[in-house]
Amino acid sequence: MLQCPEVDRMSIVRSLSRPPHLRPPNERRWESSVWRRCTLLNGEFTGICCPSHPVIDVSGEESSSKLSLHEQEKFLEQAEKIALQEMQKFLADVGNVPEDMSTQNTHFHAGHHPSLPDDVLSPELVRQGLLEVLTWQALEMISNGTVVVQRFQRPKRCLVGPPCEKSHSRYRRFDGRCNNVEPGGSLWGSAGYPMERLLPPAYGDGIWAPRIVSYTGRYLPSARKLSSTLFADLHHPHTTCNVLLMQFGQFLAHDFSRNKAINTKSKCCTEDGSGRVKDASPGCMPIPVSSGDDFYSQYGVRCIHFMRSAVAPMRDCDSVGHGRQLSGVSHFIDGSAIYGASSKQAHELRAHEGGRLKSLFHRRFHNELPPLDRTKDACDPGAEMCFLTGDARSNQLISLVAVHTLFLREHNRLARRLQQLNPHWSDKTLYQEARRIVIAQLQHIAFGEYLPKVVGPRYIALYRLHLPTAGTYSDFYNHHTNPSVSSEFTVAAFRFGHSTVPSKLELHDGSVDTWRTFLNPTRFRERHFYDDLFGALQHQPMQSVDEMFSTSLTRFLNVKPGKQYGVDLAAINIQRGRDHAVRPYNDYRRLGGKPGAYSFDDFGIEVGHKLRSLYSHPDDVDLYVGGILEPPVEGGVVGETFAELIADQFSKFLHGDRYFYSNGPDTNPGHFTVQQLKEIQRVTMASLICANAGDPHRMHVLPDAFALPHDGNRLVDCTAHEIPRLDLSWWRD
Ligand code: HEM
Ligand SMILES: [Ca+2]
Repeated sequence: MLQCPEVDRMSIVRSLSRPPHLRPPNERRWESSVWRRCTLLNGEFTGICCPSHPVIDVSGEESSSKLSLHEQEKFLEQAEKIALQEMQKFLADVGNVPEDMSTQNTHFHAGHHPSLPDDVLSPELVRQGLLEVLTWQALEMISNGTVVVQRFQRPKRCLVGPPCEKSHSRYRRFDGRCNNVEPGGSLWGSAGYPMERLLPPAYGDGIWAPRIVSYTGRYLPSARKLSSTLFADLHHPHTTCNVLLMQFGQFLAHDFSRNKAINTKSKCCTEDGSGRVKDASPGCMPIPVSSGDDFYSQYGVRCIHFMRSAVAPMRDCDSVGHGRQLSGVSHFIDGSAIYGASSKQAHELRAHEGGRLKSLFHRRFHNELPPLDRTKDACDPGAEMCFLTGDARSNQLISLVAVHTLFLREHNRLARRLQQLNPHWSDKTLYQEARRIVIAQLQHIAFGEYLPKVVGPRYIALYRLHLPTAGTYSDFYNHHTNPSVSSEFTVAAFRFGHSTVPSKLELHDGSVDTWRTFLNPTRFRERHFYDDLFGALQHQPMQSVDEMFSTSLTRFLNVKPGKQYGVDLAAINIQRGRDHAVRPYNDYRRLGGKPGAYSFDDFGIEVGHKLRSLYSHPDDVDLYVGGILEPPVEGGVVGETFAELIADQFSKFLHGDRYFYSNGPDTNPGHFTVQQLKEIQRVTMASLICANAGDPHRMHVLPDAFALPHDGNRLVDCTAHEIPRLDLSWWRD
């Protein structure tokens, strides 16, 4: 059902929210007529056949406005005035009110205000998005719901995506625009483009108010209360996957998604954390902490900072009438974390010599590192060095810096080698060709090695996520597929990784509390640190996906100088889900064709007991909570609901990317020759690690680099025959 474009998914989910014996016969008849079961893959799976015509809700809730166009326009004018006043409050607390905040000036235009170097989204875009949701909210209020926002078109404001001049460019754009060149599709998946929704949001007011109330009318439990009651820090190592799998996951997450906060300067809680700031930014949605909290109470903390995600302006004539959060990076898996998500950012990262990226290169040590980031506050005040990459989050964790360094080294290694082969190539050609190969390798590893371990073989088969056999082109591209990430995927499903983070990193010379490595990659200047770290990451098991979370994340994330506590990431994930008004867990179970939990005991007796003490109804359970509690699917690390959401999203990455590395000349203007493709298809994570080791003679790898050592996966020398090497001679002109 997730992949049928024309289905009103919500009506089916609503119908399935009652047990079959409670559904009236007409509803059951309707259900079986639109929801015909189909058998897939030799009868192994049952799914639904996508109806060939749009399916409309049976409940007939649609109402159309009886007001004349003139009356609607008047309401809109009034609503805009109110929204502008409200907007001043948002902006006043950043001290950043634009001079001409008139309605004429509110259409989307980029780049007029200086933005942070890491930031590809202009503040203007964020303001415009906010102004629109505030206008809708005001419209709803003053018209008492008579002007139906969803149906209210304002053509003069509605801009389609820009036409694509160089639709057949050999290289993808940094921001992801013009991947799809069909009219209306040119912005799909680009930085600043809104996230999609698998199901309509459950906003309190239908527009942008967060989801905070239960089905029963009571308030939902606080996100911190849920985290502290349900998520303990117990050691539960995974039996087959290592910490490198966790780490690659975070790297990938940063490639396809970045929720942008409405504003990054305002504080939502007082300095000592004892309460909310009075007259805080209207974007604040701080997490309340109870006085009896098992950790924060000792510090008198009653409030955890939380800023809502920015919403996108309606730019594509797709008047949905509710807030849609935007992503600050390109949604495609396209190396944006390496190269940046705008041409300006990419320009700043380039050496402009030999096609290379800027780097710190100690020839004597063979220890090439990303360039230093000297921005104030880029790292922990105690850190002596901090790195600049294509993504502002790269210093978060020491092992994340390692993966960034790996891809930087690979780019520069390829550029140097290509220059030897083709001395006549310009800096630009060397850069773009090396970038094209790096992105291809990244996609090959993400789909070939990483994804199957996460979702398991069943979901790979069900969503047909197999890569083509060596030496053959794929034909994945479908210009109707929108590759953009969904809110459900970025705020819930792919955050499964937070449960896999270990409490301590077992480094070669001893273990360290994971949180002590946050925002402090200073040790990379030690000669062998990079090599040793890769060795360590492959040997340490990651943690299983379950209700165990390291306190590095649930207590000590972002510890400020002089404080003994940080914030709680698990609570932030739940709160982020409510900020996006992602629907509750049970709705996504039903969307996946599985029964929802009718009783808390369906989650297991022990957890069910805890859940009952927190939520008033099983239909209230947050998607993140329910998804994390599911047992893993066979051969994968996540439960079936997250597996479904992740497989669906990766299938959109696959089918919605014209430049997907294995696509042939029919669709892909940046395609490889068959021989070149064959080379890329031999690449593995292990081969990449070996090719970029500081000292390849000392370095050992596991051929299956994301798995723990076992009989079939023994440590080998980087020079061993199991470790393929990319033969670049196929790139000689
Ligand atoms: C120690 C390791 C990690 C730390 C400290 C960390 C920290 C964070 C933080 C602070 C956020 C922003 C939360 C918010 O304000 O909503 C975030 C978002 C996220 N994280 Fe992690 N994370 C880690 C590992 C991972 C891993 C292993 C994965 C996946 C396998 C992952 C996936 C994500 C995703 C998908 C998001 C949402 C990105 C966005 O759209 O903004 N993280 N993480
Ligand atoms: Ca990207």
